[in-house]
Amino acid sequence: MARAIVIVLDSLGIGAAPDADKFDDSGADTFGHIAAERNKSGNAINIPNLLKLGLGEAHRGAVGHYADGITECQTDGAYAWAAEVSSGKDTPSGHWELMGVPVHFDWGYFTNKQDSFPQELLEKIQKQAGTPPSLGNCHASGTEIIQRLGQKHIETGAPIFYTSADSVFQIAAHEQHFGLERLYKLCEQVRELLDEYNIGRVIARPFVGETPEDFVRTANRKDYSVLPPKPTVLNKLENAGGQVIGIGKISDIFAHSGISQSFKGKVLAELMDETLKAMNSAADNSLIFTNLVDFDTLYGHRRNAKGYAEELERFDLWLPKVISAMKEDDLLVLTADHGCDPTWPGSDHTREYVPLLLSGNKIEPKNHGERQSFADLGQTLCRWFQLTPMDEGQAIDI
Ligand SMILES: O=P(O)(O)O[C@H]1O[C@H](CO)[C@@H](O)[C@H]1O
Ligand SMILES: [Mn+2]
Ligand SMILES: [Mn+2]
Repeated sequence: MARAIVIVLDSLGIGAAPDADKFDDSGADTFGHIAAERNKSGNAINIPNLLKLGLGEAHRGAVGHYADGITECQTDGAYAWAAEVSSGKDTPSGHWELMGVPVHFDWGYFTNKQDSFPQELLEKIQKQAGTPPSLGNCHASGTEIIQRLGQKHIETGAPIFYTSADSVFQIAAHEQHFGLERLYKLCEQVRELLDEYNIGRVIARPFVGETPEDFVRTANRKDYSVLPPKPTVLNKLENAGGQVIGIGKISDIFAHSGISQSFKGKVLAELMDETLKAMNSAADNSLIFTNLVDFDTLYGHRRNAKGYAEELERFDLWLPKVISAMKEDDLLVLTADHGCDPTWPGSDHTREYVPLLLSGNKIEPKNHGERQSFADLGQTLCRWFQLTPMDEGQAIDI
């Protein structure tokens, strides 16, 4: 009987998607630009295991050439590159589409760079939560805004509200001065008020430190997502008696729907440890589904190409352990949910192809070419677990 392990390298896009121009992202290429930056320093990016699984080839398929420092290599796995049909380039849309449910409607967005949130909404929040008038109210990078407003937040007790090109409402607050539980409660209140604005996510962004120089965000970030618009592969598998083990922020991204067990883990090492533990204990008919958020949060949004390359190299070192923990009938999938090119202007996600790297004892090495939707993965998983097909997506013929 089958199991599958799906690891999402959050934001590892592999080249501008066919509709990237609509997002001002023509030319974005997260993986290609990271590899190029690394190559400039004199050494090619050192990711032999990812290359063996087809990352270099999938990237070449998507953009038409190898990334700098990468040459043809023997590939053990099946690989493809997939475009996104969902309207947004955000994390929930990407993950839901991977699990067979693209987002066909338009999310609400706070598009104004300054005075981003409606006054009426801010007043309602203030009244319900009993907090002082908020700070921020703009588009911002989360690390920059706490440096700028963290001190004032401590002095006044006012929460910091900000957003981005995504359908998000983010709240930064100090873990001790404001209180972590109080921040979570505030996010829950805001979540309810945002349904009428059609906003995908509220994100709690706690931080610590006493001065702008040492303010730092903690791993106690929490995402409050709406439910996917339809049942996903996760629901289908659970309903058929299977198990879905979410690792990292997977459970939050699916608003806890279709998740049988959830393990948090903070940094890459903890998340991979949890993944290996789950691989050792999960029964047949289990999907182990891991999100590695730091690629996106610590390196993509921070526009740190060198750091991104190093994190990718650290991840690569985990792959031999993952591969040796695989059982005879296991399917391993490495993929991503959107791009976040660290060389691109601004600090937002980028509309890109994502890699679909599939491997296992029973998987023939093969180029499966360009896929029209991330939902092809969901359909492939349905077939793998012998479930009835999803409404969308074409199964990859592995
Ligand atoms: O700059 P930070 O706070 O990391 O925020 C980023 O993280 C959010 C979720 O990916 C994005 O919408 C972007 O705003
Ligand atoms: Mn993401
Ligand atoms: Mn992100």
